[in-house]
Amino acid sequence: MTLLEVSGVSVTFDGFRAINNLSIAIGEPELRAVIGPNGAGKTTFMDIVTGKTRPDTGRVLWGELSTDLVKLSESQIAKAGIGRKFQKPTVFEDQTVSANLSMALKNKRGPFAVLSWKATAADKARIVELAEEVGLADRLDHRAGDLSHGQKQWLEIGMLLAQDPRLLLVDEPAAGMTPAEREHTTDLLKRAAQTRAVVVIEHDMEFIRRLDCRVTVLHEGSVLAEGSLDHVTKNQQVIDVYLGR
Ligand SMILES: Nc1ncnc2c1ncn2[C@@H]1O[C@H](COP(=O)(O)OP(=O)(O)OP(=O)(O)O)[C@@H](O)[C@H]1O
Repeated sequence: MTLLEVSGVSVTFDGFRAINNLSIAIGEPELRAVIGPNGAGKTTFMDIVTGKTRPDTGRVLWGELSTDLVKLSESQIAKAGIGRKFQKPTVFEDQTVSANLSMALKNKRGPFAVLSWKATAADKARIVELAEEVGLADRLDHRAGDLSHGQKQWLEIGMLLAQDPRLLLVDEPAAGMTPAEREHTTDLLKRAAQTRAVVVIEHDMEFIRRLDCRVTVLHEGSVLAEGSLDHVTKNQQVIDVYLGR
C-alpha cells in the first residue's frame, strides 16, 4: 500500500526553486534511501512532509484517506504518525536511558497523561522491549549523557519508535559513527522498516549498500533516478551529477 504520496510539489526560496515538481511515493512497509548532491533538496523534502516548509504547489497525500498533509499543522502531522530524526541527537543527557524512553512513551499519550502518568507493568515491559530493539538493553540505567554518539542516536530512534510512527524520517544517521556503529544502525533501521515506512537521507554509500533497499536520487529538487542501488549507480546522469564528483 502507498502510505505517502508526494505529488507535483514545488518550493521556491527567494526566487530559487529548491524543490521542482517533485513526486515520490513511499509504501508501507518500506525502507527507502534518498541520496543526491548537496543542495539537491533532500532535507527540504523532509521539511515539506513534516509541515515545516509549505510547498507553493503540489500535494502530499497520506494514508488510507489520502489526507493532504499540506493542510495540516506540524503537530497534526506528527500525531498522524510521522516521526523525524534530525542529524544531532536530542536526548535528555541527565536522564537515564530508561527515563528517556519512558518520557517518549508518555508523550505519546498527550499532555494530560504526562501530569498523572505512572509507569505500568506494560509500560516497563515496553521500555525494555524498545531498548532491546535499538541495542541498549544493557544500558537502561546509564545516564544518556554517558552514551557514545552512536548510542545516543539509537536512543533517539528508540524514543521515536516509542511513539509508533507509521513513517520515520531519518536524516544522515551514519554521520560521526564508527564502522561498528554504522553496521548496527543499518540493522536497526532495516528491522524498524519491517513494520513501517522508513526514509533515510544518507551520503555514505557503504551504509546505503547495507540498507539494501530502493534508492531515490534527487537532483535540483526532482527525482533523477530511482531503483536498486546497482540500477541508480549505473545511471550516467547520476554518475555525472553525484557519484563522479
Ligand atoms: N529556508 C531556506 N531559505 C532559502 N534557501 C533554502 C532554505 N532551505 C533550503 N534552501 C536551499 O534549497 C536548496 C536545497 O536545500 P536542502 O537542504 O534541501 O538540500 P540537501 O539535499 O538536503 O543538501 P545537503 O546534502 O547539503 O544537506 C539549497 O540550495 C538550499 O540552500
